[in-house]
Amino acid sequence: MEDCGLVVTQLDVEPGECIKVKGKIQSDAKGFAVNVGKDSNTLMLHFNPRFDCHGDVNTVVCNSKEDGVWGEEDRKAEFPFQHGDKIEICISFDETEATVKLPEAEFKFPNRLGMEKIEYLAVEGDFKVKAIKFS
Ligand SMILES: CCCO[C@@H]1O[C@H](CO)[C@@H](O[C@@H]2O[C@H](CO)[C@H](O)[C@H](OCc3cn(Cc4ccccc4)nn3)[C@H]2O)[C@H](O)[C@H]1NC(C)=O
Repeated sequence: MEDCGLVVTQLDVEPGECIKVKGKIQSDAKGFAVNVGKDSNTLMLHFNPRFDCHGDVNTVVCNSKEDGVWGEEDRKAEFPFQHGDKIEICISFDETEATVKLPEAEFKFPNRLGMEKIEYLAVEGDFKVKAIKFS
């Protein structure tokens, strides 16, 4: 059973506020994911950089999940990650979209579920969380 990584619940992150996740991508990372939403079955955003997994190589896959069912995947053109990188991922949202800000890239993903707050954060896979900040 995949040991799940960091999970934070009972959050109350509102539009315009930022979730900053600081950590290190493992040197042999196959992939990692940052999930935000209401709970594990209801995700505004599953942000999933894949180095080499599920048949994808160096591809950022984004998706939503509603009542435990994945939505339509959105594969991004940029892949601003390297093995061993120490990065800070900043996630914010408004009524129309979620934004993922990185040092050299920014990704947008539609707020398909019209979520008005983020209560749940989970980080999975080959990413070692150092710190989390809310601002
Ligand atoms: C071509 C027909 C099959 O399509 C494939 O269907 C797979 C199963 O749905 C898709 O993979 C799933 O994509 C989802 C997003 O749309 C999620 O990424 C599913 O993974 C969930 C998950 C997280 N974790 C924890 C984790 C996360 C990161 C690294 C290590 C463990 N374990 N499973 C992942 O299994 C996969 O993205 C999809 N590929 C394509 C090209 O569409």
